[in-house]
Amino acid sequence: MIPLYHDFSEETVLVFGGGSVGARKARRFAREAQVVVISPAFDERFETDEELAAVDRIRAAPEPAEVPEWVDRFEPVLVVAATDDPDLNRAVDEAASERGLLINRTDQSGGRDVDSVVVPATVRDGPVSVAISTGGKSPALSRYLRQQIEAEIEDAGAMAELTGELRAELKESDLSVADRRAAVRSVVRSSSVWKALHTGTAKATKEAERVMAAEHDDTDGGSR
Ligand SMILES: C[C@@]1(CC(=O)O)c2cc3[nH]c(cc4nc(cc5[nH]c(cc(n2)[C@H]1CCC(=O)O)[C@@](C)(CC(=O)O)[C@@H]5CCC(=O)O)C(CC(=O)O)=C4CCC(=O)O)c(CCC(=O)O)c3CC(=O)O
Ligand SMILES: NC(=O)C1=CN([C@@H]2O[C@H](COP(=O)(O)OP(=O)(O)OC[C@H]3O[C@@H](n4cnc5c(N)ncnc54)[C@H](O)[C@@H]3O)[C@@H](O)[C@H]2O)C=CC1
Repeated sequence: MIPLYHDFSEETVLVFGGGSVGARKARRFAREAQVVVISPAFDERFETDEELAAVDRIRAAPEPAEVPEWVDRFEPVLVVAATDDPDLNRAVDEAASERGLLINRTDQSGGRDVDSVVVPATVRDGPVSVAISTGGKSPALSRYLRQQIEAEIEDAGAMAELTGELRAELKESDLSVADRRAAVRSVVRSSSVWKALHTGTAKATKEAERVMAAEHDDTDGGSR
């Protein structure tokens, strides 16, 4: 399985099953997509979790044969099969495959068809995200590693914002591609910039400028 990042904004994600797993997947996609959950009963999280407030809930218990018409009604790009009924989950999988839609089977592991996707454990800090999968072998390990990595990428979001701005400025400058690359690399590797980010962006920008100038002096007329 190959990890890819997918933009779901303004798309619809259709979830079958409103239990604890359906709630978790709905919450994940609701950050970006329009999410619709079809289920005869809903986990209490749909009432209490703010991130689930915008999710549409439809109280229904479709039979497997009725799944295609529900899918056609909402025109989703991704369908999640999260019920506790294997026959229903299989029907959801089939309906999605027939239509060339992405399918997330929550009751199965491992690589399958190209349309079949797994939801990774994700760590986020601003525009930075780290996704972890064990190829379906051990979701509990994905969760554990996510908790470990959360502490590791502290301030990475601010570093991405800072170096994103610097890249844009450097592109406007008359520096060579090699010099621009060396400048940005020197900033992301600088422990003093990371330290300054922890206390505030203005200080970090100044420190980044100092580090880049020092790097440029080092390489000016040099071998790179
Ligand atoms: C294949 C996959 C398909 C998919 O759902 O996309 C899948 C499948 C299954 N999960 C099962 C069980 C558990 N899942 C979790 C937790 C998470 N599961 C997630 C993803 C995935 N789960 C995909 C693979 C990801 C990978 O490659 O690693 C995470 C990472 C993302 C998310 O769901 O948001 C989220 C952690 C999020 C976080 O904390 O950050 C826990 C842990 C817990 O609850 O504490 C348990 C119990 C412990 C255990 O079994 O490990 C079962 C057996 C059900 C049963 O026994 O009935 C199946 C079905 C099967 O294995 O056949
Ligand atoms: N991928 C993952 O991370 C995990 C997957 N699982 C698997 O996910 C499935 C669901 O687990 P839970 O959410 O814990 O179960 P649950 O019992 O809490 O939820 C199942 C939901 O499906 C609904 N449902 C039943 N028939 C339906 C139908 N015909 N149409 C629509 N909805 C229907 C039920 O009302 C209930 O809300 C199980 O098959 C389990 O094996 C379990 C744990 C983690």
